[in-house]
Amino acid sequence: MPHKVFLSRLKLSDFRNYAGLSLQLDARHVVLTGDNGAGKTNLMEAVSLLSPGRGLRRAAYADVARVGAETGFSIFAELDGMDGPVEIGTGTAGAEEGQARRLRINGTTAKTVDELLDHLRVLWLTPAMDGLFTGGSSDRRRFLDRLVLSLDPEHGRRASDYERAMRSRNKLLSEGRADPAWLTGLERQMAELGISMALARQEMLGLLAALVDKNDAGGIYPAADLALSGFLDGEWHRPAFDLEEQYLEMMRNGRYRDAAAGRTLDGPHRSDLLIRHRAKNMEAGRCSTGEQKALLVGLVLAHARLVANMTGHAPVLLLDEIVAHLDEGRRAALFDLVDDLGGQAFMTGTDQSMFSALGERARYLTVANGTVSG
Ligand SMILES: Nc1ncnc2c1ncn2[C@@H]1O[C@H](COP(=O)(O)OP(=O)(O)OP(=O)(O)O)[C@@H](O)[C@H]1O
Repeated sequence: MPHKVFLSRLKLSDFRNYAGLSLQLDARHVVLTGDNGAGKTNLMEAVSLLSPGRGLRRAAYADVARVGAETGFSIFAELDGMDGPVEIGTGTAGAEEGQARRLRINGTTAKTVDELLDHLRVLWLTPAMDGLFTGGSSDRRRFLDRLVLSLDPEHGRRASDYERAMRSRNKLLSEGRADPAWLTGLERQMAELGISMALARQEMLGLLAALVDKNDAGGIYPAADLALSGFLDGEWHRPAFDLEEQYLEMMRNGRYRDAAAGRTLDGPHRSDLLIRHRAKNMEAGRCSTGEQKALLVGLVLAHARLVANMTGHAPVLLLDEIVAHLDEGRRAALFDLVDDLGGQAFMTGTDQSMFSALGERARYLTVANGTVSG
């Protein structure tokens, strides 16, 4: 079983509806119950901000600073991390918009967010992620990129370099007087980066799909067929050189059309992820709400398992309001699968009785109006 990474203490200051909180946790799972608006999701959001990105609500830092606070917010956690005991923290100096995020690891300033990944990986599942099935392709690409990023931090650099090259190409085309050599140079960069982004997505998706199938073996969470569509559809077997030539030709042929559209219409930034419920042979978007929740839980648990297998450390899981949507059998199965992962999980709900099958494996905390007791 992988070494257990867990938060032993969480300290918040002027974060959302918490003026100040110092919470002693322990090695076990943490169940947070309380009324609507009490601050359960806020607490999970704080934990999610201890990883790269904008956390589980993708909020601006100015919004997470407590209303009325004079200064910025801070989040600190003591943890038994992937590399041993450590204190990590984040926050902003001021509460106004445009504040840069600060990162501290053992009292010193961290240079990049990726350093957080040496200590802790956090994965979450929130009601907003229903958009994976019902929303647009950007929700699915975000899911896919978070999957790749959680195991390959280089993916973020590739994606931002690709974006930069694409924006320059769009600008040149819109100005209508592009130097062809310059344009070809940018397209070559896009081809190289775009193909490696697409290959990384394809590889991680394959690994995830194998684990989704394993979840299904217990008959608890449905098997799903996962496939990338759009960009380089069905061309994966071709040698890299051929793919690059094909990409360059696609860009050349698309110049006129892209200039008229004002943007690049082909590429990995337009890929989509197809998710099908295998037993029903049905697109996930057409499944019932309960079936979609079960599919989503299956995907996230498989992602957590993949992180545990590849890093040797289970991620900290944040499961927000998930339990209420599952029937009793699936709830119990979820608790067992989460426990088997060997990591720490935070779970929320309005009613503690929903968690009875967890028994002694969890610590139960009550959240009310920005305070936590229990
Ligand atoms: N920046 C902020 N400053 C102060 N309070 C805030 C801030 N942002 C959100 N809140 C408050 O936090 C509360 C919401 O907390 P949270 O989303 O954690 O609730 P919850 O316990 O998860 O509830 P639910 O069960 O409804 O999802 C609301 O009362 C909201 O007004």
